[in-house]
Amino acid sequence: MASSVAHCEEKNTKFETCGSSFDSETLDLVPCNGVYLTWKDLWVTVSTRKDGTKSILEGLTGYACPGEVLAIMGPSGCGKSTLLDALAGRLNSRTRQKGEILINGRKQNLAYGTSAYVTQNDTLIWTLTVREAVYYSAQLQLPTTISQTEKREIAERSIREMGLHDSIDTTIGGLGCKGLSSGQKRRVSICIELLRRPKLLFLDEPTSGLDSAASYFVMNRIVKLSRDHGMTIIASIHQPISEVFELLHNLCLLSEGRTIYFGPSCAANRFFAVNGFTCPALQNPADHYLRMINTDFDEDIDLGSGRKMTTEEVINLLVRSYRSSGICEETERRVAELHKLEGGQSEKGNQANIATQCLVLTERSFINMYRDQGYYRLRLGIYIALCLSLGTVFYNVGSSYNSIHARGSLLMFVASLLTIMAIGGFPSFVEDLKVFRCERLNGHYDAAAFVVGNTISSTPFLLLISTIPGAITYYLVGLHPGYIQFSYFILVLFACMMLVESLMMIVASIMPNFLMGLIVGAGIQGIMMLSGGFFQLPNDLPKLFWKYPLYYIAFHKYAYQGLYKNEFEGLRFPNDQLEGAFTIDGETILRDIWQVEMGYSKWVDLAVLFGMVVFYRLLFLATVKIGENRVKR
Ligand SMILES: Nc1ncnc2c1ncn2[C@@H]1O[C@H](COP(=O)(O)OP(=O)(O)OP(=O)(O)O)[C@@H](O)[C@H]1O
Repeated sequence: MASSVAHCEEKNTKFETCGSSFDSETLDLVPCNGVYLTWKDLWVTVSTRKDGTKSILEGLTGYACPGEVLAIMGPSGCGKSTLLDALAGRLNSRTRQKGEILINGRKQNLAYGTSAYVTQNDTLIWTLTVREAVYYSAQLQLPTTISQTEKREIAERSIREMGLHDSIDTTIGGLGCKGLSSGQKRRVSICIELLRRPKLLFLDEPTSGLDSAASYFVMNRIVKLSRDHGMTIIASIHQPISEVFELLHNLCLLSEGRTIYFGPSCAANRFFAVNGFTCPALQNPADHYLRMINTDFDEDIDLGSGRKMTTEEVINLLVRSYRSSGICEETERRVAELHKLEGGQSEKGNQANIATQCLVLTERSFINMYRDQGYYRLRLGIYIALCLSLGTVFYNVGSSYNSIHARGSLLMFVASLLTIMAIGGFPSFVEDLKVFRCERLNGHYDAAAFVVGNTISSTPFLLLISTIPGAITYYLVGLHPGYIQFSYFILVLFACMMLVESLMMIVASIMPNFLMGLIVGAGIQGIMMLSGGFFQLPNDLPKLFWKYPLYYIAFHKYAYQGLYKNEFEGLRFPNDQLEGAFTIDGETILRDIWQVEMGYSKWVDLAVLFGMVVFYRLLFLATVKIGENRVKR
């Protein structure tokens, strides 16, 4: 504690000295590419059905400087995460923001890559080991000019610095598979964001889940990095131990969205003491402040000598006292000074080029898809079982007149009901998209690289799922003999699976709640299936909506018609059910029974299906980009 006091006194003197010489000296000392973040009279409100409009943040003013760590503290629900989100430009659409947030004295969007945000919930690819997760991230974030060996070394050094060397080859874990502890996951998330040394770093509860020693080492490392690299760090912290508290430069103490204190962390003790709330000896100052301003429990504050105050009274007193204090004046003076900075536009740092991003993301996504049983492996097993069932139900269908209907039903089942099962991979898509969103917001790579990586990495799995189960059904049933017919059948099945996956990716990007996504995805496909021309023949479909435009938009039409042409063209079926038996040729069946459009070949249907795959993937990219623009400041 003695050292703590000495440290505090030293910092206090520094604060006062800095304060007076701020205008002339500090600006000269500014690392030319550092980020000064200021906010003035910042209000955030949210509209709720129950309470109408509610203020979450009430007129906050403050600043964060390069080389320093600003800690946002306060009881649970006081608005720490909301302040971080507002400063990072990530408030959700239900909230409204008022006030001025400036970067280097300018109102500007943070270029992707200049800032990073470690959110409260760790979003990591759970199938990777710590080494893989950090190394892939290093490959994506660090420029191509750095060699692979150096990137590997940087990744491993960062892992050691975060105290994760013992778990370096442990799988991160999640989705029911045990792996790292929550504190270790926290450190992996921080480690990944520190790789590129962002100029501005937001950390939401960086020490949650960590024991006291780990909290100290992690925060110490963060403080050292901010000093060495001129990084501006803003961290919300719940309950720092005293050693961690001593590391912090500035403190923003909030209660119910109001500022209780903003200034050097070591001067907070004096502020509380002056107001009659002296921190008892041997007590962690952070614990003391939080106990004074926690309104969640109905307990009065004991001021000694039998005097008591309600927490609400303490908060009101501290808020008033801060507003009229010299520290508040100093904060406002600094904010005003920093407003005059007129620094440059934030610039995007160097990172891997788009080709490297595509390659790395393809490899990472391939490994994830291979290891995540729910993605494709389970589906392959189920498809084999289903195709065996189909093969036995329609076994050796033959070429009787009755086989016409059996073949038609089987092809419809393959093109629609078999492919709809791709929605089983939806939870994995949602997890992938969560990681993508988080990494993308932190500027790790381009959205197009993610779409390319995801498409290429899924292709071999989908080809395997189409070929093996498809072959089982094809040969057990005895469909149209010939390699071209068989290959066409597999290609249509593959295209349909790609389409369903793309559709589900679009749904996942709009609707991240996976239960709602599953229902919506299945619903859309059910409707498209109905209009495909099997359940109701094309000429019998109601013209409005079902025929125009849905029949032409739904991929089922092209899949059914392509498969029917592939199956029936060139075959003849004896009609042994009518007197004076005759044979009926495939073309007649297509035209008269299935009402297939015969003006173009089956290859056109296949080309349309692959064209749709490209269109759906581009649509997915567009929805992702639109979603991104909504959160930019
Ligand atoms: N979109 C929203 N709609 C309704 N209320 C909201 C919304 N966002 C935040 N709030 C409310 O605003 C208050 C502050 O929330 P915030 O998450 O910023 O608190 P916090 O200090 O970070 O809490 P914790 O330490 O528990 O994470 C809470 O009461 C929360 O319920």
